[in-house]
Amino acid sequence: MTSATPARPAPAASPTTSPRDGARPRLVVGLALLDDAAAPTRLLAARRSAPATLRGLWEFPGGKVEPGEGAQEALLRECREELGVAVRLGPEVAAPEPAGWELANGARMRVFWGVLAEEGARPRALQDHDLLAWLPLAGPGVRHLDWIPADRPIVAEVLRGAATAFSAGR
Ligand SMILES: Nc1nc2c([nH]c(=O)n2[C@H]2C[C@H](O)[C@@H](COP(=O)(O)OP(=O)(O)OP(=O)(O)O)O2)c(=O)[nH]1
Repeated sequence: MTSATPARPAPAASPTTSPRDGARPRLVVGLALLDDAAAPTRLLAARRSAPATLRGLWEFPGGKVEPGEGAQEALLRECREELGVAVRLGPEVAAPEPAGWELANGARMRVFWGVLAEEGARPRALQDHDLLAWLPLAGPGVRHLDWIPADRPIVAEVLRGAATAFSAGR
């Protein structure tokens, strides 16, 4: 006697291609923006203004990758939308897994180093943030910010790797 084969569930969509339904994890991209590629001294941090659950917490500028978008493409778009600047992206901040850093909601975030593409450009808090801060990499300032909790290990890696961010592997 043959038993009926249970229908297999459809494979889960990849985080980069799942629909924008809010239910599935999406890939998030973040920017570790340094003041200088060769000799960085400061990092840009952004304070969330929304949603209410994240308001007041600090993060890396960025956001969700749209379906069909590449990670770097999405990050450059987010930089234009949120900060009003063009960014030159560098390598990816070393993450524990290729999929990126785990966030609280099961999403993953890939973080890239970057510097401003145009000399004299000034990032502005245009969307999602009410405050931007260029913080010294040396000293306790960056660590003492009230970061989104999932960002803490990323912050540690950014502080560890900033000095060689654009030169490592060359
Ligand atoms: N941008 C950013 N998001 C982060 C960080 N850490 C962290 O847990 N997240 C979370 C917060 C959000 O749940 C999610 C990113 O969503 P978002 O609201 O920034 O995305 P978005 O700009 O595309 O906004 P929306 O179109 O969905 O409104 O990832 C971080 O350092 N930067």
